Amino acid sequence: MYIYELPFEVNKELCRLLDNDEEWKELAGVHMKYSPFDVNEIEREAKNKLLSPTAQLFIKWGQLNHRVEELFILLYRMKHVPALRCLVPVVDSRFHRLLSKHDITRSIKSKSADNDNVKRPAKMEGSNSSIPIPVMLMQNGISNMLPNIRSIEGLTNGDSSLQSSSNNSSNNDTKPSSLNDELIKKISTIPMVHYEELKAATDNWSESNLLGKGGFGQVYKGVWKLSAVAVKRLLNSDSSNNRELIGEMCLNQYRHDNILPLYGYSLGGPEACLVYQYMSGGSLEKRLRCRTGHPPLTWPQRYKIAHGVARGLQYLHTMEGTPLIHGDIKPGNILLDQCIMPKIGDFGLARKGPYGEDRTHMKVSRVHGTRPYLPDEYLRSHYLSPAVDVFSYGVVMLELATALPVMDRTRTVQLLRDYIIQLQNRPAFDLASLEDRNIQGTVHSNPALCREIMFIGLHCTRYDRHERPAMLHVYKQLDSMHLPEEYYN
Ligand SMILES: Nc1ncnc2c1ncn2[C@@H]1O[C@H](COP(=O)(O)OP(=O)(O)OP(=O)(O)O)[C@@H](O)[C@H]1O
Repeated sequence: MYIYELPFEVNKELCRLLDNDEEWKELAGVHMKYSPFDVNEIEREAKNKLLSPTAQLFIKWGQLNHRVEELFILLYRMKHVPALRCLVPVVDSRFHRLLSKHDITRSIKSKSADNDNVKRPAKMEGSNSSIPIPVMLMQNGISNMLPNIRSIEGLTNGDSSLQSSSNNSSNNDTKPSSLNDELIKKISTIPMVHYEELKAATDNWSESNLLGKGGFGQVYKGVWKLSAVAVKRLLNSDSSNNRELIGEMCLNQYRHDNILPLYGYSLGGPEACLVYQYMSGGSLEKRLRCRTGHPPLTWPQRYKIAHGVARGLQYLHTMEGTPLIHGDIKPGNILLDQCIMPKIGDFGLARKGPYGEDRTHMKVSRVHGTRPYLPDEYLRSHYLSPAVDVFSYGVVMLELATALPVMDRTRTVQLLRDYIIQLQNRPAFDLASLEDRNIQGTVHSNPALCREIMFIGLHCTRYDRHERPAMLHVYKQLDSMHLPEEYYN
């Protein structure tokens, strides 16, 4: 794997670790052999781009087609155990012994040196940049995978003590930190799939299997490993944009009933692909526009969608430590299974939210997403917080109840939310008069629930983000409605 293919989460965690105490400078200057001038340039460029300096270093070094195994060895020389642990899921298992060696050394040292004054407790004590690559790696032929390592150090010697320590790795009882444990588990749950398998699964990208096209590529129906799947074939896979996109899509690994599962990804072929669970009910967008040949959604189905999406979002927003903000909640990204159970898809714009209890929002350099679903504070001031998703959810609720277009240039007030608020100001205006025309006046009509859902929509789309409810609150509100039995099936 090349440096530029590092999964987003791994890259991010490495940046966090190496930005700390400016450890990236040691990596760049001592181990990657960049000159002080180059190091300053990297720092300057990172500042200009509002990027982590480690990320900028990886971009520069990655341009030389360096591989993650090379980075692993440099971090080994730095004795940076947390960073090594972070890379464990993406390097060949033969390299893991290097980490064991450090862990053993650390546990021995920490037992014998009670008074050790360790500046960076997570990192190995001391630093010896001249530790050679162990002979076992050279014997195992890994040197072939690392074309640049020999030129970095001109290695010829092995280190037999290292080899024997490594062989004792089973005695190592030092446990990785829980953070990295978790990270490793999460990343390893997304399997890499061969492009050829996906080509076969979709009958050579047959037009008859095309489910739709979005901004990032085409989506095909397929059968992979005996399961129905939807394969997203990404456009311009060679651009760094898509690599980032894939990384961000890895955030989809959060498992929940209301989150569309990502089954796998493929990076080796002509286009990068993402493999999702196939959702036979199509997107909410298509269902609201009655573009699928299915009958209009009933109120029990609409309730199920409102309830399920609220449940999925509150799960993301209440992630321990850092909420996850989806950033692009809209009917096109809400997919329905055969039972109309909604699942939130498309994590291409998902972001880790503000960290820590004292931080309610963060300022971002660029706004992404779909304009009619985004609140003013994000569009104008670039304030990103879970309240952005709450606003988008509110707009979706207004669409769910009315099936009116979210943006209509023929209306005097184009945005649906503003249009409804304008109507609401009229005397004796009843929100239920906006109920989806496809069910209004039929046996499926439910004016009372229509009003409730629209009230929730209006509450969630309040101008002041502090006045919007938390998704947990919305979920509870929906959950506590007294509805007939059929609504809960
Ligand atoms: N897992 C899936 N199961 C069934 N259909 C899907 C699945 N994922 C996407 N689709 C269909 O494929 C179409 C294109 O999806 P895609 O996510 O690429 O675009 P979008 O969300 O509509 O737009 P954009 O990505 O530009 O926001 C959608 O209309 C959706 O109906």
